[in-house]
Amino acid sequence: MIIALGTDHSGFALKSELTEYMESIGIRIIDHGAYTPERIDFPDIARLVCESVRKGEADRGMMLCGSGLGACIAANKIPGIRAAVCHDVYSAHQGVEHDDVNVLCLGGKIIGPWHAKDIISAFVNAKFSTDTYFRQRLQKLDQLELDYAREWVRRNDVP
Ligand SMILES: O=C[C@H](O)[C@H](O)[C@H](O)COP(=O)(O)O
Repeated sequence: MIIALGTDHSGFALKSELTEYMESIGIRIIDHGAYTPERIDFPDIARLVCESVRKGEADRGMMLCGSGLGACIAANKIPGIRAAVCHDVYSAHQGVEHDDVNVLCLGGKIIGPWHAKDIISAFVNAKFSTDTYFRQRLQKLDQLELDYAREWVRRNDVP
């Protein structure tokens, strides 16, 4: 599996601790930074990570920030992205199985590397359900995205 990986300064230390593990379990990483612990805004990194997923360069994405929340909010602004903060193993696999989560978000100030490794393993090994119910529900998520994008275009008078 190819994972587009990114972090802001607050997730930088955790990212550095996770990359070797991820590669050891067969994950190929596309590293979108940050590459140093200098302050950097998570929306800028979320854009790079999520573009990688949208273009199909990466199978899924992984974003880190202090809490995981800012990264998750930013990622979910991008069409086609279903990001989730998962600080437990159950959410990490259930999110993929039921909701086709494609970007895992973790908080570098919340969890340590050992727990994060278990969560990553659950995330990458999970597959979206073949159950029609979940697929139909996903279509409703896509419809929400489309409806509100159309409304935005109307409201902002975009030709
Ligand atoms: O949701 C926001 C993220 O957790 C950021 O990583 C956080 O706000 C950064 O805070 P600080 O600059 O104090 O580490």
